[in-house]
Amino acid sequence: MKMTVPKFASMKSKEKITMITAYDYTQAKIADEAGIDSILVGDSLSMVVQGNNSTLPVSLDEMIYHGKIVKKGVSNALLIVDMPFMSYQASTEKALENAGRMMKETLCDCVKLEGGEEFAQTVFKLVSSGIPVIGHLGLTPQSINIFGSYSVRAKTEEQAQKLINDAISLEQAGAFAIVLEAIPLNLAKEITQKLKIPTIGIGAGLYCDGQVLVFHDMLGLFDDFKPKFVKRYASLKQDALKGIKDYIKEVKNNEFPTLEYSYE
Ligand SMILES: Nc1nc(=O)c2c([nH]1)NC[C@@H]1CN(c3ccc(C(=O)N[C@@H](CCC(=O)O)C(=O)O)cc3)CN21
Ligand SMILES: CC(C)C(=O)C(=O)O
Ligand SMILES: [Mg+2]
Repeated sequence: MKMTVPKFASMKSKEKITMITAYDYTQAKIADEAGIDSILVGDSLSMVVQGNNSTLPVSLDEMIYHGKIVKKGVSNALLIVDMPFMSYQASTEKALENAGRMMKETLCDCVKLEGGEEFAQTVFKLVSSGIPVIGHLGLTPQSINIFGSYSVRAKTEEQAQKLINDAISLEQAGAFAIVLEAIPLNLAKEITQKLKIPTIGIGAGLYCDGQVLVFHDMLGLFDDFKPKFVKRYASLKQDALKGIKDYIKEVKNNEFPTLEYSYE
């Protein structure tokens, strides 16, 4: 059954919501077949696919390209695409134009963007225009140059209060869910209790309405860094290394290909 935005939103306090990132057809197909509720084409692809050291370089055209190829692998999951850095910040009009392109060209179900109260007008405009929006608060990687590091956010009472206000603003503006990244678990709990829309945590503890992880992190493909919140459910890089090393050895030793793999 195809997941829709209203169905996703109504899962709050009934059933935990699952989300994973995917960046291409094959990854999306695996996640969808596994029964995931939602798939995010994250701008983290700047780091795990393109090899950049932040999410800033990825362009709108590149996000649209990945949105399109992921869409082909999705049958049931809700498909979310991240709006990349500078595709929605300049003005509400620019945001609408670019989110509109994202929806029309990828046929995704909704978009996600980073930021709080300052983006409430933008969220309102998108939602009124028929574009469902997920918010993203806490560690917002597109602001890395303001903060200087990927550390846990909102550790002071004042910062926590601002985050609560931001979450309420996004809900009032019409966002149907909010991703909470790298914040103390009790702050995430308070926000989750205060909001009627679901919270999706990543490094935000055990009291959120759902959970998201990066595909490459949770399957052990990407080991450039390992934040505390990442749990590894597989060791794909180790498996791939072993497979490729065995292949090299067999070709060098004339053990592959054998007749079995040859045409008459
Ligand atoms: N592969 C990947 N996974 C991600 O989760 C992810 C990306 N890329 N790119 C965009 C952002 C960047 N993210 C990050 C990156 C590093 C930490 C990290 O090292 N955190 C420290 C925090 C220490 C502290 O403040 O106490 C940690 O050790 O967990 C966290 C989130 C999350 N996002
Ligand atoms: C980590 C998730 C929430 C994200 O925004 C991304 O993958 O870009
Ligand atoms: Mg992102």
